[in-house]
Amino acid sequence: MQVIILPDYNTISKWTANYIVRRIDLFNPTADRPFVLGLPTGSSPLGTYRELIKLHDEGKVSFKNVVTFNMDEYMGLTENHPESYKSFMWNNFFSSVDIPEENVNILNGNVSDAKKECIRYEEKIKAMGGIDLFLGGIGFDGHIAFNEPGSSLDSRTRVKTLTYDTRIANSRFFGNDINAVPKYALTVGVRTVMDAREVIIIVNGHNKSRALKKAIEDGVNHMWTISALQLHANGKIICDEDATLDLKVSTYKYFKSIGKEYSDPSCLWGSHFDLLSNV
Ligand SMILES: N[C@@H]1[C@@H](O)[C@H](O)[C@@H](COP(=O)(O)O)O[C@@H]1O
Repeated sequence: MQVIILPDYNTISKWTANYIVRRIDLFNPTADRPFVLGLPTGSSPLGTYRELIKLHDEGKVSFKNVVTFNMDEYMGLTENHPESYKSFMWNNFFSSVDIPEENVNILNGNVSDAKKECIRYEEKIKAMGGIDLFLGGIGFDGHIAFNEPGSSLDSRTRVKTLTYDTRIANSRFFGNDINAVPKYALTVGVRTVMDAREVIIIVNGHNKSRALKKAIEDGVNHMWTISALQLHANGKIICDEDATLDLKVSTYKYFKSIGKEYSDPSCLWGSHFDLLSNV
């Protein structure tokens, strides 16, 4: 796993957006051979979406031949509820870029047969040839997508019950009313994320520092589902200084020194990029 420690959230956002653009550029996607991108919601990727929109407006990237799969969706919210993940994605990203609507895949949290919907999603990912790059964030308890503590590290898309902690954390989007936060969600599994050819996880802020420690310094453990990234052949954590607060000084210094060359987003357009791909 690579851990790239950047000064702040803004740099994370610029870095990650440039990285995704560079990947799409190198892939050279066509309508018959699209780039398949896995995407998250939450506050962590918001800056990256803003930067991607900027790069799109500057003509540096097109999403015409990009197919996306979102990580998760609440159950029971209407599609156009302002806090559905479908609304989040269209409001914060898709509406501002040239992605065709039919290239966007988001789980439907309002189907009568949720199990069938989850199977459909997994099959569609498979039919697209798998995910080239899965971008993600994590919860305070180290969950990826909605793979709450105790989720099987071999899990696939399914219904999950949200923990009290997650509902409290997400109640900030629901007028701080925990009762307004859905109790269930459809989510890709840990295995679904780990099957992607590349995984990039954004970790920012001191309130994620314990989760970052568990992800990097402790062993692979289902109570911190992000730790499964240790088993991925091409996984990266892009974090800011604040998120490193709980790391051992030796861990911090190690990753800081080894990742020094990659800390400036301009490195993504130089010869360092190939090295950056070697984990
Ligand atoms: N299902 C989402 C996750 O995909 C996200 O990573 C997490 C953290 O969100 P934030 O980035 O707002 O801290 O929130 C939710 O639980």
